[in-house]
Order: sequence, then C-alpha cells, then structure tokens
Amino acid sequence: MDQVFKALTIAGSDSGGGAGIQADLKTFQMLEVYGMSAITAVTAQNTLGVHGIYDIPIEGIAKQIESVISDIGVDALKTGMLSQPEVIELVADLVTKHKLSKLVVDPVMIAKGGAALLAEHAQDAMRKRLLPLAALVTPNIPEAEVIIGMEISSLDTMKEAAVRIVEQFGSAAAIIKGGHRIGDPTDVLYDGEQFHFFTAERYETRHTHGTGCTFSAAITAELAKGKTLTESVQTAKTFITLAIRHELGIGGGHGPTNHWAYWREAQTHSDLQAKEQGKS
Ligand SMILES: Nc1ncnc2c1ncn2[C@@H]1O[C@H](COP(=O)(O)OP(=O)(O)O)[C@@H](O)[C@H]1O
Ligand SMILES: Cc1ncc(COP(=O)(O)O)c(N)n1
Repeated sequence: MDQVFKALTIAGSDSGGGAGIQADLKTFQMLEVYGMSAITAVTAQNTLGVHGIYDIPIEGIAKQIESVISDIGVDALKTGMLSQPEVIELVADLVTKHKLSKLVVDPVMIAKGGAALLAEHAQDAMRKRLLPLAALVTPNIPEAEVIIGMEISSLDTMKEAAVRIVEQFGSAAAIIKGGHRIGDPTDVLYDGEQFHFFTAERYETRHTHGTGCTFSAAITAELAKGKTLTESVQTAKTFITLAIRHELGIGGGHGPTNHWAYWREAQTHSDLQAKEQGKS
C-alpha cells in the first residue's frame, strides 16, 4: 500500500454539492488524498443561491476537529466558511495547539449569489488570529480589498495586496485570485520573497460556483503530499481550469464545476502513454 496522505477541511456544507465541504472532499479524492471534514455551518443551497444557514454549535466543531487530529492525523488543512468570530478563535487555538503548519486559509466572506458567509464583525478575528498562522491565504479580489482596505484594479495592485497580507498580517504567503477581473484570469502569488504568476484561458460561463473552494482544496491536497507551494498552486490552477472548462451544466443558476475533469485528463494521458510504450 502506498503512503496515504490526509487533508482536513474546516468549512460550511453546501447541500448543492458545488462549494464548501462537498467541493473540498471531491477535490481531495480526485487528487488521491484522504479527505476529512469539520462542518462549521450547514447551508441550504443550490445553484440559485443560499436559502438558509444553520451554524453548528462551537463544541460540535471542536469535537470534529479534535476527533480527526487525535486518531487519524492531518498532513495539511484548509478553512472555508467560518461564519462567526468564535469559530475563527477556535480554529486558531487548535492549529496552534497541534502545531499544524500546512494551513491554507480561504477567507470566504460572501457567496457568489450575495449571501454573507462570514459575519462582518468576524473580519478582525480573521486578520488578527488566523492570517498569522497561514502557510497560504487565497482571497479573491473583493476579499483582499476587505482584508487590507485598498482598491484592487490592476496587476500591480494585486501584487501590492499580496505583499501587504504577508507583511502586515504575518501569513507565510498570499495568492490573489484574478477570477473577478476582465480578461484571462491571472493569479498572483507572493511567497515572502518573490512573485509567481499563474495564468489560464478565461471561459465565459456562469458555472463558477465553488471555484475558490475547489482551488484552495487542490492546493491543500498537494501540500499534504509534500509538494512545494508553487508546485501545489500550479496543479491547483490546472485542476480548476479543467473543472471550469468541462462544466457540467447543472441547475438553473450558477452551476458547479466539474471535479472529475482533471482526473479524466490524467487518465487519458496515461492511456496514451501506455499505448505509445506498447508500440515501441
Ligand atoms: N471564467 C473563468 N475561466 C477560467 N478560470 C477562472 C474563471 N473564473 C475564475 N477562474 C479561476 O478560478 C480560481 C478561483 O478564482 P475566483 O473565481 O477569483 O475565486 P472565488 O471563487 O473565491 O471568487 C482562480 O484560479 C481563477 O483564476
Ligand atoms: C458552504 C459554502 N462555502 C463557500 C461558498 C463560496 O463559494 P462561491 O463563492 O463560489 O459561492 C459557498 N457558496 N458555500
């Protein structure tokens, strides 16, 4: 048996299956990493929007995280929807207590449909308690604007935002995602020393529900395997680009991405390679 790598997601449940815990677990699975979850809130959600939010009591969240860490172990973890400041405090305490260094923070604030997934009074706890512990923070442009209080309208301001998150809040690295800009989506990573740019073709589609969750989950899975930060982000960029390109066309609104597209592509390549080798 090959070594089993394990990743934990601490996030909200999306009944529609496209974002949150469901997107994270599907992504871990497709990258051959054993996925575990601690649910912070249950959302009643579909491609048309968020229809209800039911927070899980804090003791319940603590028990889920402690149960997983104490028995199974965690090689890397990510956070998504944290809903309330107490949840952020809890996650920060447990990450510190258990010395979990491979923490990816996706600072989820508002769903694409407009529903608030993080209370406004929790933003400060996010900045002060969680960002300093992060190996990587993955805001989209509106989230980065809220975190540092500046307008982001160009590649240069994306670079500035990434540097400010690292220097002001103590995260080891930050990637500002370019999905919300016009043109090809370039994501800007600052690792504390240098910038790295990840660009792909933009697909004109309304099926981008859960893109941020899927992207950060893919990075977490690769970090769990021991890949470097830039290797992990590169794999995640390919994963999300294929997931958007091969959309499923599900639901009447903003549909989910295709979590098996990357795996399918990898299978096709290995089939082709096997055929090539068979020939020689
Ligand atoms: N229409 C698109 N075509 C190709 N890639 C996209 C598209 N929209 C977003 N992406 C990519 O998906 C990832 C998630 O980005 P983004 O949509 O900005 O995050 P979020 O879901 O948090 O708002 C990034 O790598 C971004 O560049
Ligand atoms: C439980 C949960 N977590 C995260 C998101 C953000 O995803 P998106 O920004 O694509 O709506 C969401 N809609 N629901």
